[in-house]
Amino acid sequence: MKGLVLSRPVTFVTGNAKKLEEVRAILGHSIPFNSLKLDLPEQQGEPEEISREKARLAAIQVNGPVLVEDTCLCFNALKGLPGPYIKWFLQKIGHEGLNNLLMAYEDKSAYALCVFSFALGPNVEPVTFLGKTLGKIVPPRGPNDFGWDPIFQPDGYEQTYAEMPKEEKNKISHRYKALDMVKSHFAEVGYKFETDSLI
Ligand SMILES: O=c1[nH]c(=O)c2ncn([C@@H]3O[C@H](COP(=O)(O)OP(=O)(O)OP(=O)(O)O)[C@@H](O)[C@H]3O)c2[nH]1
Ligand SMILES: [Mg+2]
Repeated sequence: MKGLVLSRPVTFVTGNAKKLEEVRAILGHSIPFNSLKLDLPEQQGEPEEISREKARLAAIQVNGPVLVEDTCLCFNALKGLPGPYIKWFLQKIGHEGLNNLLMAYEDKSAYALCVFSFALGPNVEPVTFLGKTLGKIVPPRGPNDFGWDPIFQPDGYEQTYAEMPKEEKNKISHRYKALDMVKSHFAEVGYKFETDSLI
């Protein structure tokens, strides 16, 4: 539906300040959005469905256009686990424990997967956008200010996500790739915003 006018800016719903920081840096003013700190229930299941369900719940609470995101860290030797459960694995066993999960395996390869979902409003089926960055799990290196960044070394880089300058991560990350798809979708549909309130 070309040129659909949105009466309200999009609300990016997340409880994670570091995610919000990166989304702001990556989106800039390309899509006017506000942010809302809601810790939405985390479903179980496949990443796309988890993200879609988050968007459905967020759209009901916001009663307007919402954007949500769910991030997975997937170890190939573990057939994709911890995947969407990385948050709890990180909380319980930390960087060392995550490395130990792969102790018995030669294969330390992993990928970071980001799934954004956008819903125009409640009871409107969300659309999802995936971004994936391949890499490997390494003993922690770099500042410990965002989750599992210190143990993820993207392919083609000698640095972990944590060691690299933010601007560099925001050019190659799972989040950047997924947001690039979101931006293309918004451009394609040609959403118009009545208000130009930017975050
Ligand atoms: O080192 C990291 N680099 C990243 O780029 C990154 N993106 C997410 N995460 C962490 O991985 C889990 C995903 O869970 P998650 O997607 O449900 O996030 P969340 O619950 O914190 O926020 P939200 O669900 O309210 O948006 C949470 O522990 C996040 O802190 C990251 N860690
Ligand atoms: Mg969450």
